[in-house]
Amino acid sequence: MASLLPEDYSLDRMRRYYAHFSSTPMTPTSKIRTDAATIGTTTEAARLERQRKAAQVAEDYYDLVSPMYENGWGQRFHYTPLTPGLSISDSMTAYEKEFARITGLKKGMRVLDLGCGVGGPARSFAQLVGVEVVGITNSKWHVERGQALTKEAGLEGQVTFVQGDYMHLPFEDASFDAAYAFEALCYCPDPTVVYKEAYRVLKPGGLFAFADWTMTDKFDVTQKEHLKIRNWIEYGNGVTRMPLVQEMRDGLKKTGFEVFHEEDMAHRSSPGPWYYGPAGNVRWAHDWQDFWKVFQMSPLFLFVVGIAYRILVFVGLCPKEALNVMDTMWYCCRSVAIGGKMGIFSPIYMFASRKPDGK
Ligand SMILES: CC(C)=CCC[C@@H](C)[C@H]1CC[C@H]2C3=C(CC[C@]12C)[C@@]1(C)CC[C@H](O)C[C@@H]1CC3
Repeated sequence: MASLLPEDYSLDRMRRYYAHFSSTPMTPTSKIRTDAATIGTTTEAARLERQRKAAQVAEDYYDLVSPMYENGWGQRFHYTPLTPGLSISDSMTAYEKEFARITGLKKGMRVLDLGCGVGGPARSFAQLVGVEVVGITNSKWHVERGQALTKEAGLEGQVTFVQGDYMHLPFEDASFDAAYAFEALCYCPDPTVVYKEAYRVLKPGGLFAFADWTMTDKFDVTQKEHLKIRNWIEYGNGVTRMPLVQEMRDGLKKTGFEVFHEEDMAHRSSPGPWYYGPAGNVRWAHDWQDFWKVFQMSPLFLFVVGIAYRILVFVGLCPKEALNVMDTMWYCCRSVAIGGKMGIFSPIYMFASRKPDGK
């Protein structure tokens, strides 16, 4: 059967991802409301089961969404606080510069990117600061695409990729000057495991910083609505256990890192909130590129595309499983927009820390 789906969105990849969410059957978007109830009330037992397979869930998720992310958002798979007068892309650059400044990245440092995606931030730091970056990702697709984009950017040798698990880093002790992560550690059900690995591969005095997805201190597990949004976030984004800010603080301390900066970068966003994109609110779009990025995340766009897919499925031009991708994108956008507005969620909560000298 001829298919209008790009080759990368193979049926196998879709089936693999949705199988992890067994409470979420392969249903068409017309059942979004039914699914919302099921996903929102996923059981702790089901979450624990997924957490045991967290690396696989994340790999299957990224195999499914990565080409779409790159087409729709660009090479940097992260959110950003807005900077007045700048587009989303330029706000990202300003944010990455600020991240590098706060962290203390310096020219010539050997730096590790934990969960590097296709290497967007790695290439930015190589160009902005002059560091040498090694990126690690568990996705083969990310490594191959990352290498191609790095070659195009003329940064071969300065930015390299390794396929592997950031919970078991394939690097020697004390071999990096710094390690960082952008919206990637949330895929590990216990981020402390990654903190310990980062600590091991850092030289004494080495820097460790990340800006990541977290349920903020406002999140209250006793509130049903809060739990529902957290569960939606997990399903829509391939996360098996959203970490709490307090767990991050405790984990860094327990590992031995000295934290010198903690800040929810969401609070820096101006003139609009960071979540204006996933909210699909084009009001703060700076240019046509912003408009398109944001519009693709709007309920209207997802609804219209959902209808279009249904017609294509009906006439046999598209497999019916494609409708689930639309479901996932719906949760992906709505969950973080609502969580961000409620203040119970941030995707850009930053910590910067140091491994003590002499350790
Ligand atoms: C999931 C994590 C931890 C990080 C990725 C953050 C963002 C880069 C993505 C989150 C939601 C994504 C969506 C898109 C691009 C990448 C994100 C903003 C699309 C706009 C790509 C084009 C599709 O048609 C709609 C997508 C909606 C979600």
